[in-house]
Amino acid sequence: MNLIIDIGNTMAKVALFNDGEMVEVLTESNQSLDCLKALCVKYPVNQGIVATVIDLNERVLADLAALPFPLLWLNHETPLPVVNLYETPETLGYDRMAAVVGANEQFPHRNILVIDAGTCITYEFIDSKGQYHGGNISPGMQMRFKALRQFTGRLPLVDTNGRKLPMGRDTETAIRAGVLKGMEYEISGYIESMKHKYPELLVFLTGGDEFSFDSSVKSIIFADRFLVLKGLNRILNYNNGRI
Ligand SMILES: Nc1ncnc2c1ncn2[C@@H]1O[C@H](COP(=O)(O)OP(=O)(O)O)[C@@H](O)[C@H]1O
Ligand SMILES: CC(C)(COP(=O)(O)O)[C@@H](O)C(=O)NCCC(=O)O
Ligand SMILES: [K+]
Repeated sequence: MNLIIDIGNTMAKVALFNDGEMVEVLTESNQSLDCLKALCVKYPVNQGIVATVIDLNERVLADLAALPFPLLWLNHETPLPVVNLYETPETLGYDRMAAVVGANEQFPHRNILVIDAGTCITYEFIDSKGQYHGGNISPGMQMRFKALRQFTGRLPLVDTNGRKLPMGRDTETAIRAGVLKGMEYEISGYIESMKHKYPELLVFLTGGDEFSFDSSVKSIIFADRFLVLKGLNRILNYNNGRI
């Protein structure tokens, strides 16, 4: 079985895959990977992959080093089943690459926009020939809420829970609608503009943040919370025998 570890800026995601099937997934702090030991007792793991977009602390590094099977550390030199046209592959986030690999596995001959709503929102384009062209990075939901408080004198910290109006009627609803509608319009704007160029475009949405869309956009989106983990599993299998 494969152990898959995706360490993001907010959360670490850990999953077990058996022959392409995800059998268990856990979300935990990116400062401690306490679930590892128990998972390795529970499942017969043969190999693992780790992708991180942060510098890991000593404790996490020690836990990973203690794993009793080969571990592939995803980096810009890792062979991939897609072509990477990013001009600076050495600075590309590994979670972004993995999400693209996961989407391309499901639809190898299609043009795909992959949207990952986590700490940041990332937008990736991979074409029907399996070439990754790059994409964009914008602030994620929590970052937007926190930035409004941090960079103003009067705005409170608001979150998604509470009254949702199309247009705010007080400070709290104005901030909530501003953040949520802003993300919704940003995402639907990308989809609409890319669909002009690629009418058959497929759209994947992944990441920890869930939010609502108007139904016309929603109908064409594949929501797959585990796209990065699936992509990492594919990369690990692609590199089978090389670690
Ligand atoms: N169980 C959960 N624990 C923590 N965050 C969660 C959970 N469910 C949803 N979220 C949301 O998911 C976001 C993290 O998404 P994720 O894709 O894991 O980010 P990253 O990959 O950047 O660490 C958090 O900011 C939070 O809003
Ligand atoms: C863009 C990101 C911060 C997104 O991280 P996440 O929201 O998944 O935690 C991460 O992929 C990253 O650090 N990228 C490096 C820069 C780049 O991809 O070009
Ligand atoms: K992201």
